[in-house]
Amino acid sequence: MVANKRKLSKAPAAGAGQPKRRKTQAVEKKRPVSVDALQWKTVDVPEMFDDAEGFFGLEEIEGVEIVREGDKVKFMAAAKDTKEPEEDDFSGFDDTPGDADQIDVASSNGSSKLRKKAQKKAEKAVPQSDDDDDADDDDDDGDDEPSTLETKGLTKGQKKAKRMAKKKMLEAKAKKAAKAKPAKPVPVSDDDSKDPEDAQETAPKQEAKKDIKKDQKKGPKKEQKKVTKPVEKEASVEIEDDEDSELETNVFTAVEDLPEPDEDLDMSAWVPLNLSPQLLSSIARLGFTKPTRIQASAIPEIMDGRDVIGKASTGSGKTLAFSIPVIESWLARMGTKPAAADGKKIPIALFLSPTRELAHQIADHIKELCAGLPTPPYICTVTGGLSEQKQQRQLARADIIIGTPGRMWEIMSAGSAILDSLRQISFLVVDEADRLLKDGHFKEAEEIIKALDRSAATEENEDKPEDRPRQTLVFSATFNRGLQQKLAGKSKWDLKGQGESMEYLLKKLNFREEKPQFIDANPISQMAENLKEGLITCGDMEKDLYLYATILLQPCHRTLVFTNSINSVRRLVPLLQMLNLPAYALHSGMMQKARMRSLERFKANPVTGQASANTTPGQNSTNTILIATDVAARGLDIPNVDLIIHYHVPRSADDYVHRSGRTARASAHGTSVLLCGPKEAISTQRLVAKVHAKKEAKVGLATKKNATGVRTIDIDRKLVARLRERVVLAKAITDATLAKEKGSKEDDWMKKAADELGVDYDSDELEKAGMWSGRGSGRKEQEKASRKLTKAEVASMKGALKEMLSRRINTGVSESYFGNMDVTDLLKGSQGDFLGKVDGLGLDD
Ligand SMILES: Nc1ncnc2c1ncn2[C@@H]1O[C@H](COP(=O)(O)OP(=O)(O)OP(=O)(O)O)[C@@H](O)[C@H]1O
Repeated sequence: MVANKRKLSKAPAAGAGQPKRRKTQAVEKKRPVSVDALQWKTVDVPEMFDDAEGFFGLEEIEGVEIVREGDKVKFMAAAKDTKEPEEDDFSGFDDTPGDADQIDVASSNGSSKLRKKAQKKAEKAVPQSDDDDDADDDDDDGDDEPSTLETKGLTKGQKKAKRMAKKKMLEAKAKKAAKAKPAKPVPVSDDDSKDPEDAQETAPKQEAKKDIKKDQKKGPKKEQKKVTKPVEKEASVEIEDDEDSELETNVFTAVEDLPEPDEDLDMSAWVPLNLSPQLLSSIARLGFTKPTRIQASAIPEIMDGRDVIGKASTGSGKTLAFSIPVIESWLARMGTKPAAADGKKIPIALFLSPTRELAHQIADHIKELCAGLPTPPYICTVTGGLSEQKQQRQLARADIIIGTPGRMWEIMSAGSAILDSLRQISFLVVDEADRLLKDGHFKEAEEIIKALDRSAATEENEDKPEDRPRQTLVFSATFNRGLQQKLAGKSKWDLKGQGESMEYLLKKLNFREEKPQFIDANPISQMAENLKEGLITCGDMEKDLYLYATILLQPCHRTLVFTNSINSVRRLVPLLQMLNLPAYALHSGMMQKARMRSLERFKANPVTGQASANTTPGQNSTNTILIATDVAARGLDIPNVDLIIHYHVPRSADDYVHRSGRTARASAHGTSVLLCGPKEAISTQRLVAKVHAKKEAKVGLATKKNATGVRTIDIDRKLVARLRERVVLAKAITDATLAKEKGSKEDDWMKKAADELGVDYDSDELEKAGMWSGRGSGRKEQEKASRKLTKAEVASMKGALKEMLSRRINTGVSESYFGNMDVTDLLKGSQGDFLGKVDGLGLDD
């Protein structure tokens, strides 16, 4: 009994802070009880299960018998094994069982053994971060279930209604459980070559069915106090009331709860933009005293009704550049055009984003901006991985829609009534346009645009562009150079044979004007102003070692590591965790809930588990590491990321710009380091030179020596060599763990193949016979050797590593590790000491 959709709430300490329970008599006779009256105990879930499809948590229960009567199932427990809430006891609401419970019911005899076994196995198999997950599991597992805290604001009647709804829902589920078959797991890409990013947008229905954390996670205080619904979407009939309250979560912090804007702030730089006093005061609350360059140039054009293509470097405030005019327009139309003739609400804008995380981030950013407005707009995010039905309900009320093309098109193409309203939007915003209009996203984006342009009257002919009510806004930090010239009017559009090139795709956007306004806020450099770039050369097989060394040599930072494959993420996370570093994973093969959890943990302070968005750069309270594919390269605005490591060289110059752009945002400083194998050296220099070419041509720096703009980091190889032993050992342990996991899967596959070939299955024999040899057979050999390590051998290796990590490494402070880059900062206050803290970077202290 392992898989469970329950909320990963920490089991409350007995007695302390718990609601009163009715005294139960110590009667041994068992009687039927409801699922949520049982004394479930939460057990910690190892990090590796973040990727496990359908696996949301572990809970155990003892002493319960499951009795099946026809298609009904009863849980029999002694009174001492139950908790029966009094009127005011709502602790049961934390424990809404999910689909997996149904599987359990159908297959389990009620024993806790299997759960425990699975947990033990998982704990053994995977290195666990010392950063104990408990702290944030309480709230952070993403289930949509309210914590007991959330029920505090309810009236007695509301509480009762909620309990009734829940009871009904559980009864319905238990009934269903008797017939239930185990749910098919969502397929996870094992592709080692490339993260398909959000190509799975339209994919797994099961995934979409799993409701997760509130859209407005980061949302305002008032919202957090709001009542939310239990998670089960399948039980929508039973929990109608709760759905309503869920929809109300799009609530903004009330003006009276917000900090007063600092009256001494000089906001005069915003005056030329002619913004409304309400919005100006909201901007003041955010502390933004002047518009960024792209904001100063784009906002007036958009407010003038122009179609705009905006280009500006990463982290330069493009989100507000396109959002402020949308909100201004929304404020202006408030009260004048609230609904269509049939009474339906018309959204003012549709924003398209290439990734789910970015869509949610844009929504959060706009919510922050609108928090002080007396009546803020209703913002709805429409992305894969979250409940589609919930999004459909929210869409009907939306003023602003922010979506990924896959899910958006899925809903629109289902003949939803939303189509009519969408045809009347005033703004279509395409963020990260060059990404979104390429790489498999365009098909859906094109369909969306076509559907928006189709005449509502005829359903066939397209409206004339000039008759359309909508402005189109397209933004990115990178548009290819030829296109930029064309946009700037230096060259003609020639669409013959363009296929899927950007210009062709931009044309497809059907701008209202023949020539949209092209604004390039950073014509000379694509890179952020305060970004330092470095390159470390190392052997192809030494990247793990150099990754570890680079992270250690830049301590006390939030580090984002980019790889080109999902499998590399899957390998590097446990490796770094084995070395006591708090590493988390982000790639598109993960469940959306796990993606969000990784991001939250990355943003949180590993010591306290608290979000640390307000720490100032350089502050020693953040030490988290995110290992990600390019799904994290675009748009993400995470505070205090000050080191980017390209474990794999990016595939394109634009990817390099965007990955590196996750640091040095707004006016912050940051460093980007490429790890580069000998064979990659020339192509990497070329790739980076491409990014800097314009700037260097402009300032006359294009000498052979410094043409790339990237400094080669003179890392101390002797110091790196001292780290080798621990990395080799950690790698051996991780490889053994991963090989064992993979082994069983592969054996299955081989058995099947042998079956099809009509031969007896014996992997050794087959391999000897050369049936499985060929490309990758060396790696297979290695995997096989790793797999053969016994548990005792792995345990002894772990012990040796622990001992190794507890030993200090002499750093030799007189040596320079990072050339001239950050060596002063590096050694400040920690002369020779920092590597002594390698056993957890102080996290264990
Ligand atoms: N006028 C301003 N003054 C100071 N900070 C600002 C201003 N406008 C936006 N910011 C902040 O700058 C940061 C970067 O903004 P944003 O995410 O919009 O960048 P971007 O240009 O879209 O970057 P990317 O190209 O990476 O998507 C955000 O944290 C935002 O709050």
